[in-house]
Amino acid sequence: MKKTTLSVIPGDGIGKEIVPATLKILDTLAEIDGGIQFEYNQYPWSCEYYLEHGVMMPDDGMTKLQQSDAIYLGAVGNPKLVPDHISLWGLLIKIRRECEQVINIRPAQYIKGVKSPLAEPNDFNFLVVRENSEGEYSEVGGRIHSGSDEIAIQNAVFTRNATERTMRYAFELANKRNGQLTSATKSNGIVHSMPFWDQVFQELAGEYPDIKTQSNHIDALAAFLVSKPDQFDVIVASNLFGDILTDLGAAVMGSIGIAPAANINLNGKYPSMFEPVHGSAPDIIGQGIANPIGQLWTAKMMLDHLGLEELGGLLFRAIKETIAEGIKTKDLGGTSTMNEVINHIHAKIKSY
Ligand SMILES: NC(=O)C1=CN([C@@H]2O[C@H](COP(=O)(O)OP(=O)(O)OC[C@H]3O[C@@H](n4cnc5c(N)ncnc54)[C@H](O)[C@@H]3O)[C@@H](O)[C@H]2O)C=CC1
Ligand SMILES: CC(=O)C(=O)O
Ligand SMILES: [K+]
Ligand SMILES: [Mn+2]
Repeated sequence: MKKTTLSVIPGDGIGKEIVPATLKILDTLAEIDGGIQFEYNQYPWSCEYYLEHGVMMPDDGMTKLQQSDAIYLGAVGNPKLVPDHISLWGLLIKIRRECEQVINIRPAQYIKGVKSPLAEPNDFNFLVVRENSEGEYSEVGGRIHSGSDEIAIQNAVFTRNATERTMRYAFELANKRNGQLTSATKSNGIVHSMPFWDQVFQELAGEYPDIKTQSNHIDALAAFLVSKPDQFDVIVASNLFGDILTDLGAAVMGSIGIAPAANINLNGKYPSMFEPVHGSAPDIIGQGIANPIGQLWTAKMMLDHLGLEELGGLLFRAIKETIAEGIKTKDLGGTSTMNEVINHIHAKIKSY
């Protein structure tokens, strides 16, 4: 029996409701496999933890995470208790950086039974490769003075290494998919980093002559993802642009509650982290109506990443069948509770 250790961090808000409730599905999948067993190390790191301890995670927390095979996270943030930049930089972004999860993969695709707000969504299926270690998410800068003299400076950081690494990953993915790659830029307004971004993209495009490439300014690209999402295959974007485009991708699918994300460590030194795109959804806490699909789809990505593609496939099949049968939460226009959706998916997997 192969033991796979998962660090489980429910985090805040609906993360606390969804994450623990989904573990039984992983257990059942492991039983079906017969050769593996998941061991969960659950950590209560959250904004409430911060209020009690003054930190989002303890000193030895990162070492514990780094010893696991993967990290399964819900969402971080409760702005009523802790300012968002403190809670996210103390946990979510800290883990992305210190576990060197340098790429963030976020798929968006048409799912039968999920009503897209688009009149004609067609059968879109695109995947955003988001730079996950630098860019606009940067600590370089500061604030000085006060009153009308007050100044805030925030520097974006674009290194050759990370830019090239992200783009190369995207080119390789495009190679395995439909051979089409779009770069999200804004070199008409941002005069240093984005022309650099475009230049690296051009250079790499020369190495991949079979990939059809295009650069779109982020404003136009945002509009295109609404007007013709089916025209896109792989999209490569900086940290912030990728963040924004993937909430948009989620909205175009039909709900932010279903979109998954995978924070990938490429050098094998540390585990990757799997979390839904959405946040802690403070407005629906405690109602039992949080959509668990984003969390379960990211679990599918985690299984694939761990080499358990067959189990990932079963889980995705159960997710899709459940939605198609109309077992959906309120955000998807349904009347089912979070637990009803999870239980239905669980029962389906047991029946396979
Ligand atoms: N990766 C992470 O951990 C992220 C954390 N956050 C944090 O989450 C908190 C709330 O941020 P918001 O900007 O409100 O974004 P959010 O994604 O939490 O919520 C946006 C809207 O989508 C809805 N929603 C989100 N997930 C849902 C689900 N699974 N089922 C049904 N409805 C869902 C919410 O009810 C809300 O109306 C903040 O503290 C923010 O910093 C935000 C985004 C990502
Ligand atoms: C914080 C956030 O929304 C993200 O990095 O996805
Ligand atoms: K999240
Ligand atoms: Mn986001």
